[in-house]
Amino acid sequence: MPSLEDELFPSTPGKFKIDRAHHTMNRQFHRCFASTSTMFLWALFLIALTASYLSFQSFVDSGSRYFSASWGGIQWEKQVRNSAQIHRSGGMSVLVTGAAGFVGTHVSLALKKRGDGVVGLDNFNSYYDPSLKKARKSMLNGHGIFVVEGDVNDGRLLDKLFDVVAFTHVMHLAAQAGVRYAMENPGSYVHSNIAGLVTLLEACKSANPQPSIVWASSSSVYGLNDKVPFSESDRTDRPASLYAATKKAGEEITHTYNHIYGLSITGLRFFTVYGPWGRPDMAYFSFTRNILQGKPITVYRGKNRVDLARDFTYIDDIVKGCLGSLDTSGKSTGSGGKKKGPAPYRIFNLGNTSPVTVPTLVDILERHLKVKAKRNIVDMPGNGDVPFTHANISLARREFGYKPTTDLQTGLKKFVRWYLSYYGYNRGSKPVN
Ligand SMILES: O=C(O)[C@H]1O[C@H](OP(=O)(O)OP(=O)(O)OC[C@H]2O[C@@H](n3ccc(=O)[nH]c3=O)[C@H](O)[C@@H]2O)[C@H](O)[C@@H](O)[C@H]1O
Repeated sequence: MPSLEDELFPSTPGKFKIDRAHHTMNRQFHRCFASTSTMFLWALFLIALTASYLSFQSFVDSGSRYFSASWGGIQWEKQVRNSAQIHRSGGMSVLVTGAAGFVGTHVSLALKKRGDGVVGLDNFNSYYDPSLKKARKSMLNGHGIFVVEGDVNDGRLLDKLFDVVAFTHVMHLAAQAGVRYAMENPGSYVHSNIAGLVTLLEACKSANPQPSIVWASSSSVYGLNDKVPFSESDRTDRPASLYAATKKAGEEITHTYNHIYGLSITGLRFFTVYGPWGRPDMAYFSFTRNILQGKPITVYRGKNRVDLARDFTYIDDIVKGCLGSLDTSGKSTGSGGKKKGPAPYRIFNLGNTSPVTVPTLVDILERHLKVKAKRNIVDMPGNGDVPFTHANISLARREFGYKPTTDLQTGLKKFVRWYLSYYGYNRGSKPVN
């Protein structure tokens, strides 16, 4: 049996090994040392325990501070209720998540303009310049839309929102976007696109009445599919990026909530959406910035020097698709967290049906900006990109008359006009960004 000394001072070479020759001579000393050491170890243990308790407390505190700082109270509830008020007969009250995002802002405005009630939710994260999100929020405020600052992972906040307003619909657009950023920060995709989605669905399933849900999936779910154009029934089991995989997972997760709880669910596969108030991380936006600043742009090229192509879709067409989906979503059937009958489960492509290559996108930007781009053409790195996308939109056309009307030339002209005015470029004056 090992002695107490052996347990306290295990035979670790070079560290605590005791010279047994001195064992008897130093027995008294050792006993004293052993008991001092025991006390020392206990003290260490207690310090460690206290430290971990304190850090846990501060984690809990900062967590609840993060989640609860900017919501709650009578005034806040009043703002939420006012914003959700419906001003047309047969209108809807919609909770728009990601409302300060690109698509969220445009959809919120369109709903409000036709008389629907809209409450926004956005966490204003810094994936890209939060000042652009704040500017979008100010615009929404100016149209009577209240944007709650909060996270879809905050279940308490979501429950509170459903307590205050019986939302008829949820337009779920909050997400971690971007195909290539998934290699830099994979956790953020799991956090927003999976955990956040489940938290939202949990709140929706328990809400009474349950809302109908329309949410943003992505064209990226087609991954390595090479059958064109992409139809909703095509394979989506070979995603090329973690972003795509989380969106595909979202489609499966929403299916289970539809199946178990009777939630009406519509997933929209957006195809590279662009336009005014867009996302600075996207190619058309960052190319514009660099071209104006005289900086080079990196243009990826596919295998065998084939140009990459995207079915670039203008924001106004996407907004029409979102509203069409909301209008035809059908009702959720559950109540009290229990399914009462089958509810619609739908998935639609929202694309433009006419892919354009990336070099052509640059040509168009050069014409609108009247500046030549410094193109740095490189082979597409293995970063999750797919070589091309092309939507078949016949399903959305049949269901709610979806018909995109803006070609890339026209859409980019509107984008460039917005960009120049937003960032303060005026004819003859010096750029400010
Ligand atoms: O439809 C979607 O589901 C996705 O659309 C969008 O992804 P993508 O289609 O990849 O758009 P985007 O980044 O603008 O790159 C466009 C093209 O430029 C090429 N590209 C890009 C950057 C660069 O520096 N150089 C370059 O050649 C690049 O290789 C690509 O060929 C959304 O960002 C995404 O969130 C998701 O919604």
